[in-house]
Amino acid sequence: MESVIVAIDGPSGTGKSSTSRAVAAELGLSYLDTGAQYRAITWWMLTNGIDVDDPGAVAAVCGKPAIESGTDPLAPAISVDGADAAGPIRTREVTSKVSAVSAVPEVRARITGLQRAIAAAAEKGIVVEGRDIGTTVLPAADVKIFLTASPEARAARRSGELKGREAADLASTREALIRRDAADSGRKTSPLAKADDAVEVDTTELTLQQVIECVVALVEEKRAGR
Ligand SMILES: Nc1ncnc2c1ncn2[C@@H]1O[C@H](COP(=O)(O)OP(=O)(O)O)[C@@H](O)[C@H]1O
Ligand SMILES: Nc1ccn([C@H]2C[C@H](O)[C@@H](COP(=O)(O)OP(=O)(O)O)O2)c(=O)n1
Repeated sequence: MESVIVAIDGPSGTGKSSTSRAVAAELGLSYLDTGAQYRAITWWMLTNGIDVDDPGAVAAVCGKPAIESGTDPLAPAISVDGADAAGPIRTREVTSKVSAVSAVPEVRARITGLQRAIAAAAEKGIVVEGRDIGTTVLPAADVKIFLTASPEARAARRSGELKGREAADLASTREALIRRDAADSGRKTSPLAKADDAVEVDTTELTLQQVIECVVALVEEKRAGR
């Protein structure tokens, strides 16, 4: 079977990661979490004392860290300079700084290059999730999906995840999420946006299983039609 490239974009908490992993596993495709790459470079900046609110300082060093992403949907992995970074990239500190770092054009150019190389190397195809995959990274993707959900649903999903780790109440989770969406949608270089030819799926009232089935059906429809 020919390889297939699936781009899944959307704001935080819409189900991109869970959907992308399940679809890739079901269809035997590779998987790439591009948000994890932006989180990894942000974590490296923070641990190396770089002022992440200074775009010039971020741009000057953004070529330094070696960022490697695993592409097995059953065992997502990310390392920075050879060290496992899966845990530290999910802290609230990284989450609060990742939009500033990912808005820097030099950072985006570097990470976009890594993403395109990973997609090109995926023999059977790949599901790539992020914010600008359908618009900028892989504009020729075979299937493009843009996931949405109400801020209330997204905040409830996120604070459900944080419980016990970094407990956050629903209102502050919702505020932080809306702030990050605004920053990601408002930046100059490849903002969070739906590609004109992407299929928009509102997941507010759907179960994760329903979203997975919807995306698998769209990929199979595309494969059958060519
Ligand atoms: N349709 C859905 N209904 C309910 N919960 C969902 C749905 N999709 C995802 N979730 C849950 O919401 C949380 C965030 O999902 P995730 O896939 O990480 O979103 P994103 O990658 O878009 O930020 C996870 O705990 C996931 O299990
Ligand atoms: N393709 C991408 C993916 C993520 N980003 C940036 C913007 C996002 O706020 C952060 C973190 O993305 P991530 O997908 O990990 O965020 P959530 O899991 O949805 O909370 O990275 C980006 O600029 N471009």
